[in-house]
Amino acid sequence: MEIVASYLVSFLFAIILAIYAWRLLDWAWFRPRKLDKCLRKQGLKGNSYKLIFGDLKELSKSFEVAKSKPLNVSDDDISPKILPYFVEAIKKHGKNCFIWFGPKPMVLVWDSEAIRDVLNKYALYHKPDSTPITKLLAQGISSYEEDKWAMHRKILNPAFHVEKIKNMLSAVHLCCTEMVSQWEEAVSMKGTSCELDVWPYLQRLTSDVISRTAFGSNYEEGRKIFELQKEQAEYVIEASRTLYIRGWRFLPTKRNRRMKEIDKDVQAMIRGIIDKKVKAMKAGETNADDLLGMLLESNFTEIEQHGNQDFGMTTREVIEECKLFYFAGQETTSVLLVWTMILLSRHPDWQARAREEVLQVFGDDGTLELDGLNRLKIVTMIFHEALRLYPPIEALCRMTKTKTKLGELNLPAGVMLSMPIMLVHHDKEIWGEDASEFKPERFSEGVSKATKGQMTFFPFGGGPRICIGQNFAMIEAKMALAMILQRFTFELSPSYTHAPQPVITTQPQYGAPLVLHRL
Ligand code: HEM
Repeated sequence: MEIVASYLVSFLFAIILAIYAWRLLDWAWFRPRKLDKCLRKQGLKGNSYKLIFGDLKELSKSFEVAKSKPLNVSDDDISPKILPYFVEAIKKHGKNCFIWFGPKPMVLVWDSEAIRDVLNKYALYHKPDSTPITKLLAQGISSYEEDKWAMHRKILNPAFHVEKIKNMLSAVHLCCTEMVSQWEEAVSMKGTSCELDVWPYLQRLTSDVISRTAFGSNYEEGRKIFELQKEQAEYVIEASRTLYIRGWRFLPTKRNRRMKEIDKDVQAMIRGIIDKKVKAMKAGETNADDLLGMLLESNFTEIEQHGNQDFGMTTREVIEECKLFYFAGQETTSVLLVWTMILLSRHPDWQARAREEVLQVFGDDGTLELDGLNRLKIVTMIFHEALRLYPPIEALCRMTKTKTKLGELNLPAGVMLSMPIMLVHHDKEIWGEDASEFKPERFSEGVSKATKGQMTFFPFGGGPRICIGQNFAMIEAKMALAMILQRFTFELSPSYTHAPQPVITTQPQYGAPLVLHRL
């Protein structure tokens, strides 16, 4: 009897082992081979599949090479530095190509109609699954799909309405005042000019803006939370360069442990702020005038209207949304500001035109109200051109869930699609021979005239999942730039090295040392 039982256990064990071995083999070899055949049959080209790694080793090498070579200061053709492997793949295989992201193929999508289609049909094209490590960083709306995404978007939308953002202007103004005062102090210590690396200041500014606007009076705690999240982000960047196997990116154990510790601390801190806020709101002691308050208010309304808790967010979900505000809104906006300042340093004529406009609308001091910010036409053109040449997010990614028809292509499930914002924004066939030159006049009659209604300019994404914070970001950036222009002229320092690099967003590798002159 015992012998039979032991045979049975061994037999079951062998079957389980065989199933896992088959799954592994299918994931690492058979499935990629099938996808490869299917894509090639439709005219797409790419390198032959290499077991498990695909093109990842070459990809990582090309990033290292690109990182080691700064550009000429006047070179705005930055795609080879930001998406080096994509640029090489296009040179080798043409625009209709794919890249092996490990065992998954990633097809480049260039055509304006196809990009619109992918971004609009959000139920067909999902975001690729987050890895457990990026999940620790932040989940929230940007990682949800279908009904859950729709429910969260409905609850979040009111908090980002322009009228609500108007209430946050004084908080943004306060943060900008702090920053320009520090610059004024630095200049006055040296006389009338000084050299300053503005990059860390702009990062601090956008971090403070999010802390203040998200957490209102609890912003000091918010700042601590975001500092911890910044540390986490550094580990995630490290992990993103390693191989991803079935749900895991590999990080040294010590780092993994630290990520989990931070996650626990951050959750406890946000939970504390939420509890305080809910108590104060219930007691009528505070208005819902910060992002968290508005989000909680909108959540209560939704639950009350349906009389059902399932139509609202849980506290855990609210925590995730708060974490996401920081990741989605901080670095993206500081990157927009830093490249705009670098471009204006190199183009003093546009800097002068922008200043003239700011002084005309606001004078050299005074309150910067929303109406005035909305009237800044030259400044808006400059920001659009900076977003075109230096999009903070270089590419969007989606994945087919089932067999899907995209234009002429029949795509099987499990194919990744990359919409390379940076490459489309620099495409000569779309923008002309001067595509990589700074010419804000392209946007003199607005975005839809500049793009002829095509999906060729999409720094904030598009379709129903378009960036929820785009108005917030543009208002913040306009306020900051207007206050800088009111007080200083600026130029590149001789020590500036032009080296845009992709670190989740497009960042200046060696900072942005500028020479500031007090006006
Ligand atoms: C210049 C600044 C910004 C840029 C260039 C930018 C860019 C983007 C892009 C390209 C997407 C779409 C991602 C995709 O479809 O895969 C996105 C989504 C998102 N952004 Fe922004 N963003 C900026 C500022 C902000 C700010 C300030 C916030 C919030 C405070 C924010 C919150 C979000 C959220 C929550 C999503 C996800 C929306 C959804 O999935 O429904 N962003 N952003």
